[in-house]
Amino acid sequence: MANTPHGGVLKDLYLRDAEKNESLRAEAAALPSVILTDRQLCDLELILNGGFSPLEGFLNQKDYNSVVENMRLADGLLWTIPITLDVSKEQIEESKIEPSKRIALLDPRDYEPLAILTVEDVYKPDKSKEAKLVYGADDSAHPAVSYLHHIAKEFNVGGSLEAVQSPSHYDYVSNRYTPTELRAHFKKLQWTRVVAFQTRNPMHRAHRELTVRAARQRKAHLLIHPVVGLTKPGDIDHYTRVRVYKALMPKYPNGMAELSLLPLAMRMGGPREAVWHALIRKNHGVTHFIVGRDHAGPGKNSQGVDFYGPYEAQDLVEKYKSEIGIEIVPFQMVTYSPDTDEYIPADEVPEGVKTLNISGTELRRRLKTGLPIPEWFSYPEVVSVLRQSHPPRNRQGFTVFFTGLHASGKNAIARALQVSLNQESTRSVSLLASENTRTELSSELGFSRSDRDTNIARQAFVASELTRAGAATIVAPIAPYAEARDKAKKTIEKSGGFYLVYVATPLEECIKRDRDGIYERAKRGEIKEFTGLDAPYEVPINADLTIDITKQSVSQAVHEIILLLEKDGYIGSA
Ligand SMILES: Nc1ncnc2c1ncn2[C@@H]1O[C@H](COP(=O)(O)OS(=O)(=O)O)[C@@H](OP(=O)(O)O)[C@H]1O
Repeated sequence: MANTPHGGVLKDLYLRDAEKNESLRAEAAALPSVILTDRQLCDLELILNGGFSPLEGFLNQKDYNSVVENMRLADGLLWTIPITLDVSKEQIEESKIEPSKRIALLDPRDYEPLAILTVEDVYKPDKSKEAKLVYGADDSAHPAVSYLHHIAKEFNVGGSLEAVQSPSHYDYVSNRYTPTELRAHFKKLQWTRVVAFQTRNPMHRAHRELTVRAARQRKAHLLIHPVVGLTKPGDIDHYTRVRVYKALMPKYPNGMAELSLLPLAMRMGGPREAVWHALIRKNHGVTHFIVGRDHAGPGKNSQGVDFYGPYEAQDLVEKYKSEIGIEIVPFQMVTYSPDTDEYIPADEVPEGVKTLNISGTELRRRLKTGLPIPEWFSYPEVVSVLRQSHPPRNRQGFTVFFTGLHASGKNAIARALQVSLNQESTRSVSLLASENTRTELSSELGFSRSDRDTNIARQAFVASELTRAGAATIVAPIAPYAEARDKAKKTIEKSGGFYLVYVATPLEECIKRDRDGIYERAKRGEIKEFTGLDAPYEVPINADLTIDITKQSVSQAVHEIILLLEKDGYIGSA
């Protein structure tokens, strides 16, 4: 028998409201609406499907205060994290949000109505108090506190929900189970004791070992229940992680473990979050839950000290275990013993026995540089998934961004660089030359500062997309303004390498080299706002390389760029 839901009844609002679905849909289409944020969307999905039972809506003020102050809903039931629908003053006015009004809640991706909220109250939360009591400190180094102060709007709307439809998913659909579906699945498999493992990271051999140990000790089956909603900023994306989990699943004995994805928006709330995670798992029918050292920890505060002690989460869960109603299995750290080729609990390692480990930082270094990742640490199938998503530098994309006056020689160097890079077989090479960008991308733009800024921003956008896809991208605009170049750098750097190459040919030399006589025409006033004449060129102070074509040949310039790329590992084998 699957575990009893928190509060006794699984609040699957889809099932509850199925009969009136047609009328709810029709009503939702005519109601004022609120477009959900990504976090609210995750929260809504788990309210509607019963993952957050006993909640049937977003917290009203009474429940909110009670959860913040006492970790309980107003009726006394344990609930540790406030689930709120935050809105701005403008949204309140625009949608006329007030008690007893009905509001349609829309999916931010396609504006489909997902639920109807019957408003109970609108209140202004004390965000600093919430930060201190729920997350332990009013310190914006905590991601949930930063969210509260910088992203969450000023007011909360409390009220109950009626389900219109579930948010659509297009990724890993067959691995997503609602609590009702998971309970039915356990029934089909005849699983009665199930240990759930929560994770927001890739899983390796040690995780397989510790989960199997937990199952063995409790004579239970295993549910790998990773979070695919919102996790800690900087985490490995969920697409890669799910591919990792899928590669890992065949490593469990047949029939021992199942994978289900949880669309949860984590808060990184440590102890309170651990209790919340346990309640969510209970709602999914699970009987046992693994709680780790520093469970859902946000890392260090602004003073460089950990927000929570390593065992605070386990202690809080332990304190409320009878109310939580799920058996907590403390996460047993395991470590590899090379002499016996096995994983053993870290606290049971006999004195003098050598153990090995690879830290997260070391793993990232090995992925970045292409260094081997040993089989004792992870399965080749898992490593291959990680390598696909984290190719070494010599397979990552980069952009070489030239800047310089007209006829400075940048176009010739850019073309020669393109040819030189084409010799490498590892990447496709794209050149965005002015003659193409000015006709294809920016044909309606002139040469005012704002038009030039737009032109550079568009090229940066295209370069960034190409770089993300792994291409070697060369752009060669004049790009006379430092601010636009800096913005381009920021845009492109998110996707891969960025090199600013300043072709510093003096104006007189450019005029001499200008075969088409464009400078002459500009001097005669036939072309206005010409860079170097009656429009400025701001000399870069942050170029990665400066080239003076009066002193270097094109081929020497290209070689210098190649040397720079090689030094950073973008060219040549690692
Ligand atoms: N007013 C004015 N100022 C500068 N350049 C002008 C102007 N009008 C036309 N051209 C021709 O357009 C080419 C420069 O376009 P860019 O897209 O590189 O300019 S910018 O980066 O947006 O400033 C540049 O050619 P290349 O230097 O050969 O690319 C110029 O010949």
